[in-house]
Amino acid sequence: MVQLDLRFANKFVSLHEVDQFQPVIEDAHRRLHSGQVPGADYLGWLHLPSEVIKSGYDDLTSAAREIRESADALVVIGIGGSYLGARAAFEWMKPEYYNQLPREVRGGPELYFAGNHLSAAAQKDLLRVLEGKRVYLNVISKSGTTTEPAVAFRILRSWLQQQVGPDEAKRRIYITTDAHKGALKELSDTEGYRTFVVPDDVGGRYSVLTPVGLLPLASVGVDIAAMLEGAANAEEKLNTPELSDNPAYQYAAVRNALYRKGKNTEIFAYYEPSLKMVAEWWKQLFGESEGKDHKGIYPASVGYTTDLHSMGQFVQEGYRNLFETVVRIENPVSELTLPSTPDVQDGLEYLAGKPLAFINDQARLATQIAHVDGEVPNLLLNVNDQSARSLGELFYFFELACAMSGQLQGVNAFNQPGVEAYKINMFALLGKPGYEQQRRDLIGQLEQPAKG
Ligand SMILES: O=P(O)(O)OC[C@H]1O[C@](O)(CO)[C@@H](O)[C@@H]1O
Repeated sequence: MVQLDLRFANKFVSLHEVDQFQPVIEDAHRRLHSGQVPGADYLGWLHLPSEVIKSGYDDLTSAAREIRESADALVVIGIGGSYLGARAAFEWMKPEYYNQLPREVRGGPELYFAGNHLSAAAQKDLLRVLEGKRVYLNVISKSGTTTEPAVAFRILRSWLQQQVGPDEAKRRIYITTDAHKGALKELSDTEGYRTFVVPDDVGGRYSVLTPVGLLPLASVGVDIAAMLEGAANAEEKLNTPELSDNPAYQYAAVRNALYRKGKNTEIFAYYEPSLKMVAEWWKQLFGESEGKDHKGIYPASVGYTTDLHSMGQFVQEGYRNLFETVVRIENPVSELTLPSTPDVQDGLEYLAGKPLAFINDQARLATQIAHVDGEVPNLLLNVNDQSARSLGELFYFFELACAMSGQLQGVNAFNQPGVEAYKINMFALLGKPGYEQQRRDLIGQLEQPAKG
């Protein structure tokens, strides 16, 4: 199970400050489990792992097998919660240069992500890479109306149809969307695309253990059964309101105790580059859940030791509103030892024979001590290894911690009304039918002479 080590936070938060959350957590736990919290329509993730295991997912496995056997490349089209979880797990599980490995080594298709931006350059680069390959598409959008994936799908679908004709293109498209509504659902029904469902009661950022994450991951050979088992284990172990037995609730309590002392920016720090997208997933989870009512802890991330040479100065000595949450892999995947080269004067011979993992972990320890000295509280989350099972545990751990943290902050942790503001302006500026008045207002606003 994920372990929370508070030795680098004790200086900043004392035990009684954490313990005072116990009665509130007990009540929030009861309300979470009885569906009496704001946003209660979106609590499907709470027992999702055990329920998915119980109900089975054979149809998903057989679709994944077909993609795995037939595709040279799978393009996952989605944004936010409809892509971050799959990408986080892909990068956690697979080698950094997975797409460049020979197919026999990969055992499945190359994997690309599209529809998570509106950049023509990036989209064109992708089309160039896909040229000549047998391409499958998995379009993922719970609402089925999100602009970025819709734009990418239109471009990739036309491209695929040109390559292989409309009938074969249709066979190579899988849609993951709402069971009943949305433009993507309607399109799937008219075109006859094969579809998977995002459950009604699971919001985007909590959806990695639904077909949203499971289909692409199974298609590249990630052991989704192990990931679900890990998550189900966390679901069971963390189903207790007792703070002393529940590291997810401890994490929620400590970050809120720090927030009340003015630490309003949390930096997710990792020492394995393969955790970069887990940090991005975590940022959406906490950012969209807590950042509302003009409150919230701002979630940021750094990849160390890389970023010690860019952000390290700020973390050590800059504005003191920070705390760090370090996610440490206790047993890293690879063994690599520094060779001995006594005749080369590079000043590194004292490290000869030392595993790189050891050097990296000493860097982690040194940094935590330094940052604590620099008045940055550090929380340490120990994860056993980089297996699918441990990732399943970690996903669930953060989901539960986030839901609890949202209760402690008194926000609805399951909606994201603020995201609409840019969408409305964008639709107005782009001239979407129905947005005529907003367009006139915006243009009027933009034509005002600048003040000052
Ligand atoms: O799956 P959809 O509906 O395309 O949404 C993608 C993402 O966009 C948001 O709705 C924000 O607009 C996120 O909450 C969500 O994860």
